[in-house]
Amino acid sequence: MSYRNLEEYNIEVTNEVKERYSKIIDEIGEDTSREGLVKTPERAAKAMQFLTQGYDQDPVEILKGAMFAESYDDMVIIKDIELYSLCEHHMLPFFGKAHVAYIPNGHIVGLSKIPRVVDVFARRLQVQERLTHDILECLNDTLKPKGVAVVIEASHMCMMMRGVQKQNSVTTTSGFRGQFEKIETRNEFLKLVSSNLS
Ligand SMILES: Nc1nc2c(ncn2[C@@H]2O[C@H](COP(=O)(O)OP(=O)(O)OP(=O)(O)O)[C@@H](O)[C@H]2O)c(=O)[nH]1
Ligand SMILES: [Zn+2]
Repeated sequence: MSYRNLEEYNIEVTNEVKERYSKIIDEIGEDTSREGLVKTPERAAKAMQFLTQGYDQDPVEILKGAMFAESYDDMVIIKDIELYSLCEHHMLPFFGKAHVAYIPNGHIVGLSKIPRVVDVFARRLQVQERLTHDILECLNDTLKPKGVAVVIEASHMCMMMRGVQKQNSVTTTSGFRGQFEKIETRNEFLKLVSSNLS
């Protein structure tokens, strides 16, 4: 599934959301008619559609479109996949990295499809825990691998710009299925993720 470009935004949604952003800008005491802000409601409406485009995308279709029979049955790790999501409590960004691994079971998947699946689930209103499990369960159910592991490290703007205002805290979430539930396999994955050699 390709990323949306401006021509693909739904005009009705854009107009509805635009009206609401205009009201918000007005309510915070700004002048919606000043030059810099005239197009802002429309831009913000499009940005919000971009950041939530994951609702319109099917991760199973993405994976199934690039599964290849292959007998490789060792660990495949894609690490440092950058992600940007929106926390569902404040609708502020949280961002960081996902590390994903799976052990094939007769099929491998096109490598780029893993970051695409991360994006599909990240581009929704999320909590980091559910995002982690959404990716994990989708890969587990679709690839039916011998094992799958997902680790996400992220910083939450709602904890940085406002609220508790902690600039350096990082939240780590993880999920393991199949062979990654065994401590040796999990440790091998975590070692490779933290190494610069993998
Ligand atoms: N578990 C979890 N919590 C999150 C995530 N993103 C934001 N939160 C938290 O959601 C909570 C919402 O708590 P509330 O007390 O309802 O909201 P609040 O008054 O704005 O809380 P503060 O952020 O502490 O000011 C906060 O503790 C946020 O840190 C996430 O991905 N996972
Ligand atoms: Zn938040």
